[in-house]
Amino acid sequence: MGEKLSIVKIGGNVIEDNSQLSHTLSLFSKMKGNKILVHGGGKKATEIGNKLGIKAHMINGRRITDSKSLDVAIMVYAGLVNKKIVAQLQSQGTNAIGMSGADANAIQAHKRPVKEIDFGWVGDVDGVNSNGIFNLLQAGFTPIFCALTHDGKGQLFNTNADTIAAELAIGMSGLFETTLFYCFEKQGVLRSIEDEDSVIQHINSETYESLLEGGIIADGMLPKMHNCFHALQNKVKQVCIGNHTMLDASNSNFTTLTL
Ligand SMILES: Nc1ncnc2c1ncn2[C@@H]1O[C@H](COP(=O)(O)OP(=O)(O)O)[C@@H](O)[C@H]1O
Ligand SMILES: CC(=O)N[C@@H](CCC(=O)OP(=O)(O)O)C(=O)O
Repeated sequence: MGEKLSIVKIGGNVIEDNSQLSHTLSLFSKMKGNKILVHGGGKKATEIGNKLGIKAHMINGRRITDSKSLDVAIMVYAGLVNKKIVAQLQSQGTNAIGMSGADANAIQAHKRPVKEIDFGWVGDVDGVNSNGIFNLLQAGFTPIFCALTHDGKGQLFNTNADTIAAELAIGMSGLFETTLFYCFEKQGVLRSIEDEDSVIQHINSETYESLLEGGIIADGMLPKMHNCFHALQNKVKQVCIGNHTMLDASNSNFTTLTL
């Protein structure tokens, strides 16, 4: 298994900022070798939903996806956001192909069981069609995934984009030496959230525990780091967290995570 694969996830704040998005996509275009992009778009879904009179309903910062919000998610993630990214990448010479988890049966999921909270049409991932995705890569396509999965019986689900990136990385690790990049608006995991110069260069399972205990990792970084270690425990070679400049091979100022 000599071949390498890079999976890059871009978050909501990168998507909202046109200049950051186009810089990110041009750096992604220049990356060598097999690559896959995963994008979120939660903020855009909230904005478009508001315009349609479909208000986002959040509990503890997480979206509750009723039938109308699922329609908004499908329109915004698989349509507006995905196609704009695909078109920009095509203009930069990358043969991008837009994907949801239903396309090519790429990501299978089931509806999250109701416990304390009913998240609605949110999917928990069961598996990835790694051979199908491998065939797309071999044919010269660069898959661009939005945050949707399906159950194979006609039902689409909203699935967090960080989770999609981690599950794709895990699924593809049987075929490639896979590195997962989480791009967001900060330079990396910061020791002090206000100080962009406080990037923690390397985190492993031990230092992760102490960062958690010290409350250094909070808010959206909590599930992101959980996804990172879940990926590393399932054969993903390396995970990197940083801003878009991390995709430039000459930059090394970001956070690298290993077991
Ligand atoms: N130690 C930390 N270093 C960097 N960011 C942190 C840290 N702790 C909490 N965060 C917060 O985590 C957020 C990233 O999570 P999230 O908003 O879910 O990312 P994304 O934009 O990829 O969806 C950052 O915007 C930041 O406010
Ligand atoms: C179930 C769930 O959390 N779905 C996310 C999918 C979009 C996403 O992950 O977008 P960001 O990466 O921009 O946050 C949501 O609807 O907000």
